[in-house]
Amino acid sequence: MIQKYYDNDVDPSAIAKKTIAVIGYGSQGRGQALNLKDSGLNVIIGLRPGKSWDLAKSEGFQVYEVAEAAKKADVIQILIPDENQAAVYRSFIGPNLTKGKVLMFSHGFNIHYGQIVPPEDVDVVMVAPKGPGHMVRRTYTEGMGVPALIAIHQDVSGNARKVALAYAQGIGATRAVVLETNFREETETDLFGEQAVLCGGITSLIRAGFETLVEAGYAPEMAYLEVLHETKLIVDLIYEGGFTKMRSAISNTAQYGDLTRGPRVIGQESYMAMQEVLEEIQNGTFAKEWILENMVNRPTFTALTRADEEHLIEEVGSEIRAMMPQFKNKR
Ligand SMILES: NC(=O)C1=CN([C@@H]2O[C@H](COP(=O)(O)OP(=O)(O)OC[C@H]3O[C@@H](n4cnc5c(N)ncnc54)[C@H](OP(=O)(O)O)[C@@H]3O)[C@@H](O)[C@H]2O)C=CC1
Ligand SMILES: CC[C@](O)(C(C)=O)C(=O)O
Ligand SMILES: [Mg+2]
Ligand SMILES: [Mg+2]
Repeated sequence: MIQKYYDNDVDPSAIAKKTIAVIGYGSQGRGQALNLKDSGLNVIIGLRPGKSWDLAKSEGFQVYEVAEAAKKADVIQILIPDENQAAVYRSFIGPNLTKGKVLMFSHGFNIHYGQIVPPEDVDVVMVAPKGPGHMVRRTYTEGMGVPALIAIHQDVSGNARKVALAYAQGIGATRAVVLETNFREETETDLFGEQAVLCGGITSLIRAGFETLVEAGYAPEMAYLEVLHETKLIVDLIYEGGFTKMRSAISNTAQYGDLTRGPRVIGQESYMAMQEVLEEIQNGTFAKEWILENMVNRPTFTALTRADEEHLIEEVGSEIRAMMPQFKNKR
């Protein structure tokens, strides 16, 4: 049975008097740092001069160059993009990662694929929220939290789990639930989820549905409302109460179509593609491809991103959202 933790399982003294350096002030960095600060913890930010630096300062943090922040900190949480972590670690963090410190991640990519190899005399842990950074912040301000995973890669002090749990409490995760896993399992499931389902799977499904309707002569606005806008409303029901709750809210006609036609769309071929995607994650092919892609300044990433940004669904989407008052502050 997977180990689960809530507020009552936490010993807050594990980090109460420590200095936590959050390296990066982007999606996770900002969300986690603000929550930790509001939880009364001592947080500093490590960055390079630029936009994030100015934002973190304007939001009340002491901001330092990465090396200086790592030097001052007891706990160093690396929240810059995965593809930048190894170089920043080598130049600025590693040299300041002295005995007894805690190195922390929110994703296991660099440890699992051997891009960062920490010294043996530090604790290495993960606290990985299962949700985007802005939701980490938003749910915390609403009195709840996003669930998170913890994992222990090195426990020299014997306190690594306590530190990870106290940090998870600081970002609000123990208000939801914290589950314990290991670096391999987090890395491989997270990559699989974002590639095959949450990001890659869902955008491909929506794009294919949109293109099918538009190519058949239906208005792009109709196609957008049907396959993109309504996706959120249906997924919200699945999120709240599983397939059963969603199916109780849709018509019987929709339910019959869902049960009989859905498996034709996501059929044997899709299962096989998912298995392939998973194998490429497990055997390091994806990690290697992504590391090399960054070494040549991301030509594939740039071209594919541009193609999707220029897709008709994006143009129609902004027009339709502009028609609806609830999207006014979201653009
Ligand atoms: N995005 C998410 O919601 C989730 C992310 N994660 C994990 O969290 C980690 C952070 O991801 P995410 O929040 O998306 O990252 P972001 O892309 O949002 O990080 C951007 C931040 O990193 C800073 N940064 C980038 N490069 C450098 C550098 N060389 N030196 C100093 N600062 C730098 C940027 O500063 P500047 O303005 O100067 O560029 C900016 O503040 C990753 O390991 C990711 O896998 C885990 C769960 C969810
Ligand atoms: C789903 C994408 C994610 O894994 C996340 C927000 O959890 C990420 O890497 O950003
Ligand atoms: Mg994730
Ligand atoms: Mg991820």
